[in-house]
Amino acid sequence: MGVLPVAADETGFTADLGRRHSDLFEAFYQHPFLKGMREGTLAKEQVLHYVGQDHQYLTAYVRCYGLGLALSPDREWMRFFHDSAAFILGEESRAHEALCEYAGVSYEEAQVDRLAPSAQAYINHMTAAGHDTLGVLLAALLPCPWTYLWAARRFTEETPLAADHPFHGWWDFYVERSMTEKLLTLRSRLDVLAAEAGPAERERIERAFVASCHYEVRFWEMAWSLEDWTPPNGT
Ligand SMILES: Cc1ncc(C[n+]2csc(CCO)c2C)c(N)n1
Repeated sequence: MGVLPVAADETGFTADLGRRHSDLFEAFYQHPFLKGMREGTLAKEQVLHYVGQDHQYLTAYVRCYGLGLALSPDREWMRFFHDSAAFILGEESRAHEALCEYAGVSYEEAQVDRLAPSAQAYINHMTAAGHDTLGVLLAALLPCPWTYLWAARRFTEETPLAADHPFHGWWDFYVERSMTEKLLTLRSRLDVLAAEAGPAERERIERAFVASCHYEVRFWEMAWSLEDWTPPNGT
């Protein structure tokens, strides 16, 4: 993958989506929080804010695979949601370990019980998609792996990671080959569903995808700015 999230020869619905909304992928990549992950310059409280919120996000993300199970038309789809949920439940928090180490806290200590506004909004959006069609749900779930895997590959190809990079473990997690295969599976499943959908559903599919891309950028902003529920006037 180069700077665009889609290779020049890729065709299909999700390839078109990636091309049409590559500006959002770029906004994701250029966000100061991710820049801080690249340069290893984040404040520990920003990293901790991210980990606490992201743990909650992952819980909700797995729950949305449960909604996918409920929407599944057959066992083959059920197996996909079941296996993906098991993987995320078991593995994804590995990526957080490097961050906790950097901040000098245990994973347990990094937990929070209150969602920040942008994390809550992203979760609500995915959950609502899980009460629409399978295609709309997959479209809401897709930017999550796509943005991270694309950004991790782009960064590690541009700049080989120094052995002592503080976020080595985090970047490594997202460049693993098996992660790319999972992303391609998700995309090809959505390609098939979108090809079968009528124009109204296809429109909702694209909107769900775009909203999740925006929420991915806002998630960085939430962590970067230590967003919480304090009213803007500080009262
Ligand atoms: C806000 C947010 N967005 C994306 C990811 C990354 N991620 C979470 S689940 C998953 C799917 C496959 O494991 C991936 C790539 C994250 N951690 N937090």
